[in-house]
Amino acid sequence: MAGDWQAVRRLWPAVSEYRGKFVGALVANLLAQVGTVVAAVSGAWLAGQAVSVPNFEVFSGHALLLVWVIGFCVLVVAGCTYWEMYVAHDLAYVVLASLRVRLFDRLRQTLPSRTASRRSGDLSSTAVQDIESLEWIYAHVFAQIFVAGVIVTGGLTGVALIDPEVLWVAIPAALALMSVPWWLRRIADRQGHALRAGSAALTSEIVDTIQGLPELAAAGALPRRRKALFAQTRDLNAVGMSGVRRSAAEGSLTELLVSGAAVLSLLVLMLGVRDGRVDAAAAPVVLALVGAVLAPAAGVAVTLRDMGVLRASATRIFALMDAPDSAPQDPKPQPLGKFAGAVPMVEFVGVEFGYRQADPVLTGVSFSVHQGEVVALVGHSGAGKSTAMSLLQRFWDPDNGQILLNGTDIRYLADNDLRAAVSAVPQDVDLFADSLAGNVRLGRPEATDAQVLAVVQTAQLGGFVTARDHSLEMMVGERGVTLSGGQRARVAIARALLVEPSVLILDEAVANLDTTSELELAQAMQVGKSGRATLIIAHRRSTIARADRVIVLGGGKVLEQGSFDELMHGESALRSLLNADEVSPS
Ligand SMILES: Nc1ncnc2c1ncn2[C@@H]1O[C@H](COP(=O)(O)OP(=O)(O)OP(=O)(O)O)[C@@H](O)[C@H]1O
Repeated sequence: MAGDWQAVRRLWPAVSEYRGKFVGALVANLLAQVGTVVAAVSGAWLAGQAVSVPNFEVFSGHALLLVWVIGFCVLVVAGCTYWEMYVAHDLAYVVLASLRVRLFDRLRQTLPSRTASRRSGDLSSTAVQDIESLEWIYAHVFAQIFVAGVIVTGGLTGVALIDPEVLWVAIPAALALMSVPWWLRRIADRQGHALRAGSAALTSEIVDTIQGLPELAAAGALPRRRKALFAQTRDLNAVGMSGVRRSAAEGSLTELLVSGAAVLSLLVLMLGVRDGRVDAAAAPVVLALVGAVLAPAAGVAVTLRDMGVLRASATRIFALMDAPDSAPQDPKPQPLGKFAGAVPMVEFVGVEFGYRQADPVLTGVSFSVHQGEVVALVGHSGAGKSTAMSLLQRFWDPDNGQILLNGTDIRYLADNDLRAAVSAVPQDVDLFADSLAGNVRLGRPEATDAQVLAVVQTAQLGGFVTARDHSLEMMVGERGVTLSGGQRARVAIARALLVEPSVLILDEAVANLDTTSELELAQAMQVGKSGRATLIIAHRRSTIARADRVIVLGGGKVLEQGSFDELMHGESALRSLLNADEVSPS
């Protein structure tokens, strides 16, 4: 749990980037607190004089001046309270925004993780709720602890000047108050972790349920899911209630300490007045100063009451920030030279890779693809075809071996150069709740409507887009729900073509198309084919047969490669694959 405090300490540098705002919040908070203390002490002095000086005149001389001071302080407190709220929240929101951007940058560099250890609901919970909850730390905790330190020290000095005996009560009370959250911190941390983890797990389940509603409804599994969600919510409530019990105990302990210290201070003061140690007129001032010490000390206890949850949030955020890069960037990337026919566009050299070290998927894959070639990558389900293509996009690096693009190891290329050169249509197409054109423009936002329309036509979506009630600006709905599976695949193909990639990967992109549409698409994609290398992960005989070359993966290696006709001649792995059910014999 020491790491929890470390995580909170690591939040501090984000504030120092906005020093001006932090100092503004600090000054406003300090002025509001000092104004309160000065008004209270002045009022107490006037009260002391009124009860102890015969014929005391409040509207003349020094007394009148103090009345004006109190009035001024009231205005300062009101103005500074507004100012402090405004600046502190302004600071908190800019810091949260920059933290969110940093987290997003880290996610981009660490995902997709090899083992996909955190669910997307859990990740969005960190990106939204965990970061949001830190608002309290940035807007209140840092400044309040600093100001409380100043006010408590000042108040104790004032008490020491009038009646040092009261310090025997005030100092232990202030220390005890500020340390209340420390006493129960282990319990608070345990509860904070359980609450944040439970809430993230519930978010994941809810996201899963909403995304899978049609499947759950069709399988009649909704009542079971509802019951499970209800049980999970009840468990989370129980964790929340244990936090409330601890928080309530801290609250009543704080009240007990404040009231006890006030009563004891009064007792010490009364004894002081009786013994002639303290002037009766100064007694209310001492009481006001004790109040000035106890109030901010109790404020710290209240502010830190939910630190268990905040520490858990900070720890969850830094766990993501500290995750190692899945494919670290070379600080001095090499330029990707112009593609020349002699050098293979893509070359796998003895590539080995496993999601877990003990369970290798690729055990030495070597092949090359030249400019203008269309290569079909085939193999039984789970042979590692998609994995090989993920490595080519550098989602991860091979454990051994190299992947070369135009003769350069992709590890030494700048991320942007690789993204511009290699474009993929994945197995599961992800469309965003945007227009059709917006989805197509994903990798090249500056593309003109004419360029978008051209690739949409190549992807065989032209007729659909120009039909009545349709246009490039039509919204496709969340995850493209308003489109058919085939249309979604074509949008993804258009998206990939728009960036004019040198290497195009189609991961079962045609699986959702009927044979005629697939043929039309293949013919349309002849345009520009000579300038690029195309890798198609294919299960369908017609797609495989159309490729210039077929590479068969199996047992983590390349089993065989050659033209379709060559491989179909005699006994071959391709032949047995095509005869098996895994490859559609259409
Ligand atoms: N993110 C992952 N984490 C752990 N294991 C994975 C992950 N992705 C794939 N695998 C495993 O790696 C192996 C290869 O998977 P891959 O998706 O590359 O196969 P494939 O040949 O493309 O299969 P298919 O034709 O069914 O799509 C499989 O055993 C799979 O379970």
